[in-house]
Amino acid sequence: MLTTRRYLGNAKYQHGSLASAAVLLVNLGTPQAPTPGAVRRYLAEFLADPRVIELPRWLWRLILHGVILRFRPRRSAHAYAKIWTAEGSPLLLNSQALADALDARLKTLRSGPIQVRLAMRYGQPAVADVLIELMRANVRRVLILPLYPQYSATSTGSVIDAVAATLTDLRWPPEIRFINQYFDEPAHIEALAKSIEAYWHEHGRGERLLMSFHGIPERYLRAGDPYFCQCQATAQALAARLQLDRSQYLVSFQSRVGRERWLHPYTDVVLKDLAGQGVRHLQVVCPGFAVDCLETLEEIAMQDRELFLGAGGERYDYIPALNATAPHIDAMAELVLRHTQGWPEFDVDWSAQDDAKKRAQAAARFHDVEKSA
Ligand SMILES: C=CC1=C(C)c2cc3[nH]c(cc4nc(cc5[nH]c(cc1n2)c(C)c5CCC(=O)O)C(CCC(=O)O)=C4C)c(C)c3C=C
Ligand SMILES: [Fe+2]
Ligand SMILES: [Fe+2]
Repeated sequence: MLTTRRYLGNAKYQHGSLASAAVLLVNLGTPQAPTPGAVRRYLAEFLADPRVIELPRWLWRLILHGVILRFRPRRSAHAYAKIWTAEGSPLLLNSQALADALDARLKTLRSGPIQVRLAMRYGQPAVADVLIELMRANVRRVLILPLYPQYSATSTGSVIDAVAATLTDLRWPPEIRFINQYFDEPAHIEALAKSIEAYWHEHGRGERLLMSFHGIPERYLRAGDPYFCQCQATAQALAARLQLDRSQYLVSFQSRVGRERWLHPYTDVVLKDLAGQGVRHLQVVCPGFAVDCLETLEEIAMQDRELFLGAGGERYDYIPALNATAPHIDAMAELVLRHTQGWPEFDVDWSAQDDAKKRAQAAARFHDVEKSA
């Protein structure tokens, strides 16, 4: 039987009606609740993504359903329960706070019809749902900003897939731009440096600064994934900005899953080695995580603290992610303005800038963006 494909459209859109633009922040996603059932549903979607696990499908289906989804949900739910808040998952709450703060900031800089929204690659709010809602609200231009400073096919690449899959269902897809990575963006490095300096100012400096990034299988690096190199570039730029020499900081990779070799060195191994070498006071920062989540709050700030202290260390500090802090919003706003050049909604509307201070700020920002472009 022949069927006609039905594309989703917005029949209410009239030529001449006010179109608008949006920035869509996309993060990984998180379970609905810290329970084995909810974690199982989340992991089943996440780990079925062929971008995340590059194995023959039949083999992976066997491992996923035969082993991982039987045991991991209970263990992960236990970890999630330790960091869950009354309002929900830290990843979701921190990402939403970031989106709201960026929305407010962009509205003071630009008076066009723009909005910042949040979507999750796995779970809710789903990328497809948010994009369709935006299309129905006459949004004709969307800048996609995955909350991953370093590109990996497993993270950013998968966000691109989800957006592309949605576009194939739309009658009149909006204009789309992607920010593939911002690992070396000066404003981003500045935000990280300011956050570490503020921490030092308040709590003092440790003997070493460990920069821990989420890992991926080493096989993906050999196949051409730029993630490892971008992590190293972020670490070098940050160390240079903080005037750290090579003996004062280390780079490592956390959160490995399964038996395959992942990017080296492993964070948990490095921590124990440092304690064994006599390092007493260690500070850890996770420059690959835009906001705090399970991997920073539970793995780094709880499990790895126990490891370091258990191996002879005396003081262990986790320096929080940038979250919705002002320097992070500054960096994100600058990134957005640079990537939306030529989109009229993001132009400066001088007539709407009523007070002089606002006008001067907008001009300064516009100038910075022009210089860095
Ligand atoms: C098994 C393969 C995985 C790859 C490859 C991977 C890459 C990757 N992940 C992030 C960011 C996050 N991962 C988070 C949790 C998480 N990651 C994996 C597995 C892989 N990640 C699992 C199974 C989980 C769930 C928790 C668990 O069971 O251990 C999170 C936190 C989510 C939350 O709810 O807080 C983030 C963020 C990146 C950036 C990345 C590639 C570079
Ligand atoms: Fe992960
Ligand atoms: Fe983990």
